Amino acid sequence: MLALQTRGLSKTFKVKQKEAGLTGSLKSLLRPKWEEKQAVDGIDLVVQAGETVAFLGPNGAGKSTTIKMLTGILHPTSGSAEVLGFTPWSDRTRLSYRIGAVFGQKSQLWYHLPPIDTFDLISRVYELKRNDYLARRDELIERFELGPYLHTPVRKLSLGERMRCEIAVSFLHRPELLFLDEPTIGLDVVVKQRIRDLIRECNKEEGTTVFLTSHDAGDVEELCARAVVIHHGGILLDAPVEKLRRDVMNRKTIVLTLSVTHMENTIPEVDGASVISSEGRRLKLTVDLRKTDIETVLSALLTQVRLDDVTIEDPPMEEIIKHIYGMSAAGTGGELIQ
Ligand SMILES: Nc1ncnc2c1ncn2[C@@H]1O[C@H](COP(=O)(O)OP(=O)(O)OP(=O)(O)O)[C@@H](O)[C@H]1O
Repeated sequence: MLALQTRGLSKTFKVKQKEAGLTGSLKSLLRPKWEEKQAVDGIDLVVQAGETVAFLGPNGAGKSTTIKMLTGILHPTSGSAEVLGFTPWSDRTRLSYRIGAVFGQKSQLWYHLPPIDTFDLISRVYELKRNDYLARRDELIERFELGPYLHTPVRKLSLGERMRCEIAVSFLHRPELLFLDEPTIGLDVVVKQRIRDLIRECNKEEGTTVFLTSHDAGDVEELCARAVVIHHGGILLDAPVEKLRRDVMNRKTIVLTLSVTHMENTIPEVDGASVISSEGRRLKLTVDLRKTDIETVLSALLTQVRLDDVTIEDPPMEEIIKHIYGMSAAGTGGELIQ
């Protein structure tokens, strides 16, 4: 079954150009100059029900504009889209009963009220039957472990606690398709992991289709089976995440803080890992995951150095996309780009 399908979906914005200063403002008022900005350029996409899709691209690639069209907030300039059988911009209200949306940078929780009140209000917005609502709410409270802060005003919650509430609330009306825009932005590693586990669980148990944008490679690797990369408004790559992991996301960075008791000037040597910087006690290594794995590298390191701290980082999404873009420009990405 189809969750969504687009054909030649495009959006052009008309942007008023204004020269600097007062004269520029007057000129723009009397004789405005308009420039066209192609934000989305002919996207053809098919997503099946139950899929987990990462919709990726550098800043300004057109991700949010596409999501706004798919949720019915914006009309396209040309092309068509069908989401759960509806044309989003003409059937926005009916569609809203069947989809959910979480924006990491915007909240749907009432800021001065406790989350429990938002659950109540949202249940009325979606016209849920009282008994069904209460059973679903309690199930989500348990699954997302919201008990300790259900009655605390949202403004007093930490970012991680708030995001758990945001995502739980978005599942209240059992959406078939969930749009997640940067759901883990600004969260620490532990909370990020918990949020990913919960979304994955909902996808597995309830079959919710997930359409996610994120600049965090960890979100993509752990949550999604398929990656669609856009650039300059058009699709650059559509491939399984597994393939992306093998061909592009095949490096991680290990940052070590060596213990003060560590002997100076000893740089550890480990197969498959190489030191990329060394500043005082801080050492950065890049690990080639095609040759080894993180556990093996850490074990080997611990036989050579004493550590105060270790962090493991994914390469920035911008770097991964640049790599894909480079492969496509050089014509070496044929295998990868389907
Ligand atoms: N309302 C608007 N008016 C004019 N231009 C716009 C508008 N909304 C977006 N744009 C432009 O369209 C392009 C795509 O923007 P969009 O927000 O979709 O990108 P994005 O991929 O979501 O980026 P980011 O990762 O930074 O959020 C950008 O160049 C942006 O400046």
